[in-house]
Amino acid sequence: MRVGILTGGGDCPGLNAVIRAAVRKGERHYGDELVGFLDAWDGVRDRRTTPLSVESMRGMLPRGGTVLGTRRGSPFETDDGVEHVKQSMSDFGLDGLIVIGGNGSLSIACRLHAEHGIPIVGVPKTIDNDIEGTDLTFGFTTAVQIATDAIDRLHTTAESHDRVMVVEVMGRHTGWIATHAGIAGGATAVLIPEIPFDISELCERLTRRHERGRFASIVVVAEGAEPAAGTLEMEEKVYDRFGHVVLGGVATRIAHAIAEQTGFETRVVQLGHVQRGGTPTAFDRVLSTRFGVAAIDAVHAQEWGKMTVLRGENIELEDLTVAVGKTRTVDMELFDGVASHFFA
Ligand SMILES: Nc1ncnc2c1ncn2[C@@H]1O[C@H](COP(=O)(O)OP(=O)(O)OP(=O)(O)O)[C@@H](O)[C@H]1O
Ligand SMILES: O=P(O)(O)OC[C@H]1O[C@](O)(CO)[C@@H](O)[C@@H]1O
Ligand SMILES: [Mg+2]
Repeated sequence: MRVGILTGGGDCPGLNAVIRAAVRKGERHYGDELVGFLDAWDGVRDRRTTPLSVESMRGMLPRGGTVLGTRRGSPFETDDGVEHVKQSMSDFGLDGLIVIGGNGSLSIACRLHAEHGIPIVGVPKTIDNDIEGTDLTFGFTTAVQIATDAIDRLHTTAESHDRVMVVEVMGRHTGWIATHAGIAGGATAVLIPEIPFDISELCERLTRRHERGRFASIVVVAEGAEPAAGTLEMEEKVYDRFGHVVLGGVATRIAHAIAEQTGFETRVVQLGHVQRGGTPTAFDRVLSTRFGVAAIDAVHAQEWGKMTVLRGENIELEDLTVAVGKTRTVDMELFDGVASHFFA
């Protein structure tokens, strides 16, 4: 078969490992030819491709980012976008397309298949771990490890200066990274988008802890965390051209409020895209490799409109519809039942 692959949405450690695995099994086992579209749907529209082979993917297993490049945006944004996808697939003689992406990219894939009959298999990716249908997404454990390493380092400087450190981690809609890194790094408090926070209540907790003789605190905050209505004034939201809120900065607002309300010296660390860069953890490399193999198998089984998922120990296929328009929020058993026992 001739199979196209693209990566869409924000990049994520493990994307190259998925591509490598699909190419490896495709070429060596099935005798496929694989074609990579550059820069997601932009490359599909503009017919920008690169041939993918076992040879060209050599060394890509541990490499972060995506060799194909990635963009946001959708073929549904223009009247002729879907026609371009169909024509492009026909021009390159493709029998199927593997779309590796987040919730948005998988939603596009779902519509292209359901409404236009385009033969597509999806592979979920995101460091945020918020895609419905899969127990985990690759890239997540890498981001958690990076955030945990940062928190570990912040403990010693915070203790030396008796400071409160407010660490902002990624997590646009959900607090998976914040919760896991908070548990692993021994955070004093974790603020997540799923639970609007009350700054005064947080300050009281920090004050009680410091009165007990612990003079350093680490507050981990997911970038998408929001104050409970009427508790803390925030700056007006700004949106990018894809309709996403431009995040980054909630930690600064929180740190100012903590300093003001408690008098404790407070510092801010915004980890940002460091969490998305560099080499994937061994776990993410394995998950990516399993997803890549499962994706090319799904193409050969003509399981169109499906995506690869991890369920328990197993890799399975799930309808793309499961991921559309949904967000997998933090497991409250984990947050309330485990993480919160270690908060101040
Ligand atoms: N529910 C939806 N249905 C159809 N298209 C969507 C939907 N949500 C988003 N999109 C489109 O998908 C594009 C890609 O989505 P987005 O930028 O969120 O990346 P993603 O694949 O979800 O990765 P990330 O994890 O970085 O968010 C968006 O620019 C938007 O045009
Ligand atoms: O690459 P950009 O546009 O800065 O995207 C940042 C967003 O992408 C993610 O890394 C993945 O969805 C979010 O955690 C973050 O808010
Ligand atoms: Mg998205």
